[in-house]
Amino acid sequence: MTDWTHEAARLDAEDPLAKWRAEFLLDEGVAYLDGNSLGALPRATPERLQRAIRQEWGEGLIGSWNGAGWIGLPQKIGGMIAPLIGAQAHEVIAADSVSVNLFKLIGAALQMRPGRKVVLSEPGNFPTDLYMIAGQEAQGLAERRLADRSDIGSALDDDVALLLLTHVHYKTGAMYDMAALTKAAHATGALVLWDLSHSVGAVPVDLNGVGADFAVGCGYKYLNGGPGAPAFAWVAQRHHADLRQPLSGWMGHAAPFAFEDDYAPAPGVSQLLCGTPPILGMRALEVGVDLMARIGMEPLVAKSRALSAFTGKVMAACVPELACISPADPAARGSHLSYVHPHAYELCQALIARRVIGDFRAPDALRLGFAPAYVSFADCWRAVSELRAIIDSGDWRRPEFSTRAAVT
Ligand SMILES: Cc1ncc(COP(=O)(O)O)c(C=O)c1O
Ligand SMILES: Nc1c(O)cccc1C(=O)C[C@H](N)C(=O)O
Repeated sequence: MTDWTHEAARLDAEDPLAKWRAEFLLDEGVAYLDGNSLGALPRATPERLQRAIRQEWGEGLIGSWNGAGWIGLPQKIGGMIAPLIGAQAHEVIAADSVSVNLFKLIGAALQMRPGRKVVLSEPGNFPTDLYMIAGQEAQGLAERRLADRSDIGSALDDDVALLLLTHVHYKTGAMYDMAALTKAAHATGALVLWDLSHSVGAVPVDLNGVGADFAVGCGYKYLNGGPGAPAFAWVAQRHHADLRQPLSGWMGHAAPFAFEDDYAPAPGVSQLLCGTPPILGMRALEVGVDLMARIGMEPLVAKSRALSAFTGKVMAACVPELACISPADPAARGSHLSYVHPHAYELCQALIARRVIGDFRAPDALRLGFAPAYVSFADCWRAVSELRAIIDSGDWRRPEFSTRAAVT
């Protein structure tokens, strides 16, 4: 029988990213496999926030908009995210939430394709993506069309203004072929908006390489920006001149401090700002993005694939009653694996009680995420061995494990 403890230790000893775990404040007793939902806390963040609060806010007061560079943080952090997604620095801005950025870019795309109203997506996409299309539909601006993953190509026709897809599926981890779908959409005259929430910081993304139009992504998952961190939005340079987004707030004005009555959009992605940026959230995001940029996408992707391949193999060998719904090929999936089981919720709670943190996605999926900057092979083996013990002991049947929490 394979000695998985030994094998995990061997892989950890050879792991070139192992040293980066010390850059996070993670309790050694916790195996944190939920960084795809909320990334871990970078060691440098508390001190950076202290400085932002005490010096920049407390001492610098309003002067810090200029003096500490607060006003330029959305563009600065956008520029730091750019190399992680194959973008140019001036094409990315950190702002608002993914949901709000989706609304802005769906609106922008519809205005660029007059005469077309259909926004095409897939059933089972992350709900906010579908709800944001519905929000435009309720105003009579869009028509929502859903097609299964394998039928996207045939659902593209000349009524489609925008194809909106999540690159890595939040539940299954399945990853779209971004280049092929972007090409297929463009062939029918549609624009493409990619939701990179489960991609950025974990899988290779080359937005300009594939010629995509728009993208949004999350700051609090693999970018480790903290709960409710600002998200980001990307617009290909070639669309900057025609960009008109519907949330025309004063911070996206060409001259916000001219206080004019009439709206005039700022050039480029600066127009995507709406209200005042949340500076403390920006400062925390800056630390998280800086860490990812220093590690570099290539080693992050390699480690992510190695972790999920190892876990997939060990789970299949040791806990065969859990059925994996993620693609078998590491290159065809993101950085998490999902397993279905009729008692997935209880299994997940029992795991958390043993300080192995994954999550549950209704109705029956146990999701294990592998944030490559800080997850170890030992963490992965621990998740599998604890699951085996939980099932063998019947521990998951304890009544407290079936009580549903508000947030899962
Ligand atoms: C694919 C995807 N899109 C969007 C969101 C929501 O982003 P936000 O909470 O920033 O609106 C999430 C997760 O929360 C997600 O997984
Ligand atoms: N944003 C979240 C939150 O505020 C609470 C709980 C979970 C989340 C999430 O990020 C969910 C996540 N997008 C997912 O893939 O399931």
